Amino acid sequence: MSTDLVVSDLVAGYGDAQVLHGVSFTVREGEVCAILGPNGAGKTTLLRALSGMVKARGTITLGGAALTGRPPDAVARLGVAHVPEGRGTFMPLTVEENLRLGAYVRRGPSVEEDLERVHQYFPVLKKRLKQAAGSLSGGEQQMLALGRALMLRPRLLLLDEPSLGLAPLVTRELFRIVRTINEEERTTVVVVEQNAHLALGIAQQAHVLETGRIVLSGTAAQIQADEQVAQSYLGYRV
Ligand SMILES: Nc1ncnc2c1ncn2[C@@H]1O[C@H](COP(=O)(O)OP(=O)(O)OP(=O)(O)O)[C@@H](O)[C@H]1O
Repeated sequence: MSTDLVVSDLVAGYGDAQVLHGVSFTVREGEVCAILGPNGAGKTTLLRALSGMVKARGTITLGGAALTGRPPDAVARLGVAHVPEGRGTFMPLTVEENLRLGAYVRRGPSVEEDLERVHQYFPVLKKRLKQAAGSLSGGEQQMLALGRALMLRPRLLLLDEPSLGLAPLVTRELFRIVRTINEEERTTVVVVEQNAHLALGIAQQAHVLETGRIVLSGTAAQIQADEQVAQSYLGYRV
């Protein structure tokens, strides 16, 4: 069955404050979709709504299964892994404990296999299995957060600002690994990222969100060539 993500007329916010005002888009199975936009546009809220962390109206379906209205653990069980801004790793726990936690919603004999798979993507984590997550470098922590998400065997991976606070070299390596994961596992990816160059470099399509509405959509190449986007998010004129 197709695992297309279909988001339709999504409305979400916090208490009385509505942040998303009817967001609609589709991501085809196995594609990478970049969400760009200024601070406060609602990008993080969009990812939270997709993973059930923020209540939303409208409809979200993944491979035909409705995600809307389900709590985060039920959404995770349907194959959605969310790597939040700030990574969400458990600092006092070891790298291995963090990784095993990633598989908590789908216990089974394959956990050891999945650990091996994560080690292949992130050899540095294998060397640090018994180390507390809090003692890792920022880049290693982001790798751990991604590795933990992979332990879920996600069909849909939601990444919120993976480059935040990381050196350019580390960020490029992370994006290279995300692209490899996407290609090898056919995992659909929605990535929110301030570094539009990097995000558009791995995405097939992109949307620009402003004050809770999509104001521009297109292929990554179209968005990259848009003068307004170039000035606002890419730092140059087309
Ligand atoms: N937990 C919360 N409670 C109340 N309001 C919130 C909460 N989180 C975010 N907001 C508000 O929702 C709006 C959108 O925030 P959001 O974090 O989704 O934007 P963003 O596009 O991800 O911004 P940034 O790029 O700065 O991370 C902002 O006005 C923000 O203040």
